[in-house]
Amino acid sequence: MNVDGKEMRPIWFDPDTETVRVIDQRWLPHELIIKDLTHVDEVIHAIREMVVRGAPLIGATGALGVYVILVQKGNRGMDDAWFSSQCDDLKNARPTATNLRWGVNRVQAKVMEKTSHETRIQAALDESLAIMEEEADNCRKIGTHGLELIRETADRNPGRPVNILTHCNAGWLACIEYGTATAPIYAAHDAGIPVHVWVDETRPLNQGARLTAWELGKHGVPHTVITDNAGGHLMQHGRVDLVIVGTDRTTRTGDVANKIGTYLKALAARDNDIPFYVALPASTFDWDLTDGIREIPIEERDPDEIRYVRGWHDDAMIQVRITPMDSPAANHAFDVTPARLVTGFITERGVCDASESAITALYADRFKND
Ligand SMILES: CSC[C@@H](O)[C@@H](O)C(=O)COP(=O)(O)O
Repeated sequence: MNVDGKEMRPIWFDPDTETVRVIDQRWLPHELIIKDLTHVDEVIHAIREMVVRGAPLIGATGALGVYVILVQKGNRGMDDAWFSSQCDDLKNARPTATNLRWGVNRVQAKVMEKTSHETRIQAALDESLAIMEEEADNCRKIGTHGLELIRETADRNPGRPVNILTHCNAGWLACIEYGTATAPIYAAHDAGIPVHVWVDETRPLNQGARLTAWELGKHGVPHTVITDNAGGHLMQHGRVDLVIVGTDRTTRTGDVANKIGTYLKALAARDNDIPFYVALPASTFDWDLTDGIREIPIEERDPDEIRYVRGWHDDAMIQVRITPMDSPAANHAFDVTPARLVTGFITERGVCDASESAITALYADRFKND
């Protein structure tokens, strides 16, 4: 995406220095800081501390992390058990987004097809770069398919923008390009369809207020940041036409894990007859799971993310405490929206209903040999 005249991705491989480079998202929108990831511990730290975040992006970071493991090992030969345990550490950096395991597993399998250290390094790099290009293309296609939903909504409501509510950041910062939930929005805006986005602030780390608002602003998309609890009120007053969110893991039966608070938006959307769409690439489906509420692991993060708020003051990042010193806090990072509350999925292959039969029909080739 274009940031102040420069094409940027949230992660890239710099061939001159042979390093993996990422935008440090903890500093946005105040500063654009680039970080090099040269050791697997730095990759794990980047994923865990949310230097990089968002399901497709942590999948790509995990994939490149396998390359980093091999480069860091140098030419000293590689013990397969050591390699496998390093890959496991990478996969366990965050538990909910299935893309992380998917990305690491895919590169790990390619590496194990090779025998020499050099060919393994090359295989890891080639496969992770291929993943990044595929994910960028998937998001572009999600945009093309989702655009039609927005166009239909615009045609039914001439003379005013289509109001879309989104939660957290499922934009290009969370992916490689375009985003998942934002891809249809960017496509509609670029096609001249008037859109306006309600951006949930997304406590506690404010990915909506900090990242989605920044992205949309850079692209010139009209938007308004709202509190996490405002969506229901806006829906009751006819001010939301569509909800589009991303997901960190979706079962083959259509249950959706996404940033905490997504479920409440889905309930409010159902109560107000507003379509609730989830945008995702194939890498975010967990084909093994059928019961999202029971089976998807929900990350619990440091309660201090709730007790303290970070902001920018006089050119410096500051942190202030908002809870009483002795009040415990619990930081559940995701929730699960059951398939029955989802109107449909916007995927790289098209739009489908949130049912096992529709999902497995869309990805029938995936199930051919099951
Ligand atoms: C395109 S991404 C979909 C999700 O990854 C996104 O909505 C989200 O919940 C991200 O959570 P985060 O905790 O910021 O990694």
